[in-house]
Amino acid sequence: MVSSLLFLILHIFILEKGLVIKNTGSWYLVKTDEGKLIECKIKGNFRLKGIRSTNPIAVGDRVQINVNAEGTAFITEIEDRKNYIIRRSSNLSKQSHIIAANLDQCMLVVTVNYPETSTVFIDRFLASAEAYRVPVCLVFNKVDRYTEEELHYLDGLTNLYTHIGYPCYQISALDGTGVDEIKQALEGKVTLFSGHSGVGKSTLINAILPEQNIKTGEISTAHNKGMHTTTFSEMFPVASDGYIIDTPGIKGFGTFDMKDEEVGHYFKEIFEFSAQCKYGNCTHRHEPGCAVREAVENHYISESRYASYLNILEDKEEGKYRSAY
Ligand SMILES: Nc1nc2c(ncn2[C@@H]2O[C@H](COP(=O)(O)OP(=O)(O)OP(=O)(O)O)[C@@H](O)[C@H]2O)c(=O)[nH]1
Ligand SMILES: [Zn+2]
Repeated sequence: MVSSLLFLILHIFILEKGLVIKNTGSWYLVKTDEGKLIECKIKGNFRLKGIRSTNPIAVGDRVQINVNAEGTAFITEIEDRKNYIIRRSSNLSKQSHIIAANLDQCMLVVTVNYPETSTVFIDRFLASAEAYRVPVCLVFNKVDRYTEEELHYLDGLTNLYTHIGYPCYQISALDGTGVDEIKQALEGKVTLFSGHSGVGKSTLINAILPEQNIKTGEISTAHNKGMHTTTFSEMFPVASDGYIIDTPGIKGFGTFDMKDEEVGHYFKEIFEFSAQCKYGNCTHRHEPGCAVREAVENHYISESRYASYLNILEDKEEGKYRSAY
């Protein structure tokens, strides 16, 4: 009698919903909708169709958890993701690591100089973000250091990308110029920061989260050497239930395969004009009746964007595109 009662009590559990904010390997830290932090393990099969991932659940996932009377908690269900970014564990294996799920946006930190971020790099990043359906803002950092000429070029880039549909910010993480606008843009959103080494990501994130002092770059390189599968992401809270995702050692999005005629889908303005190309599978290189090339000639599409587009196509042919990401 007593034992069967005990059995009953042990099997009473509470169902809660929450957000995975940290992944430490075998444990996941879940912030419940009531605001509690609960360490959970996984129960059940969460394999995604078509992906063999080393971690079935990632930071940013919305999950349902069972908390039983012993205080142990299990993740039992995962909600459909609106997007996620992955990285292959190695070139040879088909295994992937899900870095983060349900991103609202990505802030790509770039610099006109010190170090220079090329438009090819920016455009490749934007194209892969489009493929992953993650909106991107461009954060031009180090405005305090630029010459007049560099500032002029910066304004040109800002015009170009704003016009295409990517919000741009001109900031100095060092002296604080524009940082408040970044903070505002982070409110209530889940945001991933990316960018070349040395552009000032850590400086910016530390300016936003002074109490956290996460020093993203430095930790990542030490932590990540040759251990591709043990990169654990973490989310740091910002205003209005927003989060910054720190992904140690991850500089870009995962690889993705696409056909030649698909590359243009990931350049918003090229895609727009391509509707008027004579051939449906136009790659906008030498085909007759190409509306995209005409738009480049008439300066409706910028030459630098078109050059980046061709750059991706050429790299694909040489098989380099995959390794670049
Ligand atoms: N002049 C100037 N220097 C900056 C600014 N932001 C960062 N820096 C400097 O740029 C250098 C690199 O900054 P980090 O924040 O470490 O760059 P990071 O992007 O995190 O680089 P990794 O850690 O390699 O990924 C440091 O010396 C910073 O002090 C800025 O707005 N203006
Ligand atoms: Zn065309």
